[in-house]
Amino acid sequence: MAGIIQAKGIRKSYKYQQGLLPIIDIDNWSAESGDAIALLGPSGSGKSTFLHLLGGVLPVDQGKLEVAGHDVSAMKESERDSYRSSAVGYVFQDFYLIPSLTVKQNVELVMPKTMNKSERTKLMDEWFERVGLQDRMNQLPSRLSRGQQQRAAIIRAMINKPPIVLADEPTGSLDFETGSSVMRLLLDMSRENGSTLITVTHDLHLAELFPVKLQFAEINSCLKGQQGRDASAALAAASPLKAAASGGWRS
Ligand SMILES: Nc1ncnc2c1ncn2[C@@H]1O[C@H](COP(=O)(O)OP(=O)(O)OP(=O)(O)O)[C@@H](O)[C@H]1O
Repeated sequence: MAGIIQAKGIRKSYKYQQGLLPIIDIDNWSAESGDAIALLGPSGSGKSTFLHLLGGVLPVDQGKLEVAGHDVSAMKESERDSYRSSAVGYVFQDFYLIPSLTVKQNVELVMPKTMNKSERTKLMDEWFERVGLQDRMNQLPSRLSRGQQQRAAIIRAMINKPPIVLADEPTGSLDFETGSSVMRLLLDMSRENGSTLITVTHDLHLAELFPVKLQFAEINSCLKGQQGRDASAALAAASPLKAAASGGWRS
């Protein structure tokens, strides 16, 4: 199956002082179903904004954006909300687990109301065991390590098997070893679910785990120029070994 994401002529600007600051200008880009893409680029280049467009958090200003059979660019805000809850799994750098709920309750919140209690419990038991958190599922997030919290957040993003998973620097607040195992889990789960995964990362060593590495400057015309070329050159020059030795390259 081809073209699970198709972006044609999409543009996004933010209000800036008296005018508009163009952030995204993508002429033509698509991703195949099941792709696992590391999205790379300098800080401030619009990577999070791009994820927000794909996830329907923000509306595009112009152009056509189709994701998993949905014309996201034609949706009203309420339609984007329901698209996001049915078709998109989001993983954030800071997890965003609700602190007053156990990690199991955090996951249960996103599960379909049509599923009965015993089905929900069985499914959650399987997933928590899969990520090695079966003994922790009834604890509050604050009782878990950061890596464990991210594992729970990954379950929340993926338990409904969304066709698209968007991860915005999912290892950005973890040490290298923990981040590496979290990134592998994200990749394995996406593969098992058949989801298309787009992950923003500044860590070139972890980016090497992904079959596709995409420099944002290659598709975003707003970045044509020095910034993008520097980032591409840095990517080409940095071997995983060098990146690991330096603690991971950051743009
Ligand atoms: N809500 C907003 N209003 C105005 N400007 C914004 C808004 N959100 C982001 N920006 C600006 O848009 C640009 C792109 O931001 P974005 O967060 O998408 O970049 P990024 O590539 O994800 O950066 P980083 O790697 O540092 O997270 C930045 O210059 C940022 O300051």
